[in-house]
Amino acid sequence: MQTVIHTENLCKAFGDFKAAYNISFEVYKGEIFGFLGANGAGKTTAMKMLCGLSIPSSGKATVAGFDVWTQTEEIKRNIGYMSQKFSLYEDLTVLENLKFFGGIYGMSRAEIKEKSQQLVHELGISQFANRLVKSIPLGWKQKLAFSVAIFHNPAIVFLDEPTGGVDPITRRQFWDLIYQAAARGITVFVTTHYMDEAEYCDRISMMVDGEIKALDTPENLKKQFGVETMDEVFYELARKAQRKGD
Ligand SMILES: Nc1ncnc2c1ncn2[C@@H]1O[C@H](COP(=O)(O)OP(=O)(O)OP(=O)(O)O)[C@@H](O)[C@H]1O
Repeated sequence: MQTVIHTENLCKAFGDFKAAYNISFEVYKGEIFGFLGANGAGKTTAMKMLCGLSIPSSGKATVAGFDVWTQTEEIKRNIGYMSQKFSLYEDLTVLENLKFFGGIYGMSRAEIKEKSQQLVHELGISQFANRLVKSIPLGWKQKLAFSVAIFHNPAIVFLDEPTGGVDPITRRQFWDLIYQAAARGITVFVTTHYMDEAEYCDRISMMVDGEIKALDTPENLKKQFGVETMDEVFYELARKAQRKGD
């Protein structure tokens, strides 16, 4: 198995406060890796370091083979990112968004044109191609945002609570896209508060008060905690948390 994310005792402190502490794990090529934790556990802090957006306080990590201390620009070029808050431009059409993000990722005009047509066709959203993003349904927006995040075929895509606010069926459809990307060899690193989504991941890490307290497949975690569902695993760990979310 090829390692695409490697972290070793990665820490981030704000003054005396250790927001993320001794984070150590490996994520493999094509894996769907769930990054779970209660509000305030430190997920965003850890993810920002892995995306090259924040320099660690101590420890080591490489992402797509690049060092989080010294090669943050290379990391940014080799990853995709999607969050609930920052994704598409609402006042641009679907095709204009693809053109814009394709350009940012350094794709050629011809490549953007070809891949845009292919994408709207594959997603079955040809009817939305020239509509402003703000006018299309949320579930489609999320699927489009994900497709934009992997438009440049990155090694890894980071998804920060990508499916907030949509129903379980739309979430399930979104996950079909995630599976397709993983099958193409794109590694998916995803945070979520939905435990049905946790079940879809290959492995899950659970963060409590800045530390990773459990890491395994959903099946093994349920066995380890002697429970039936990921909800119960999450509850068992999160109820011991000292920190309260913001
Ligand atoms: N720039 C900062 N300065 C000081 N404290 C911070 C800073 N950023 C985050 N923190 C603190 O670090 C802790 C972890 O925050 P973080 O946002 O990483 O949690 P999270 O697990 O992503 O939570 P959520 O699910 O609510 O997004 C919180 O207590 C937060 O207040």
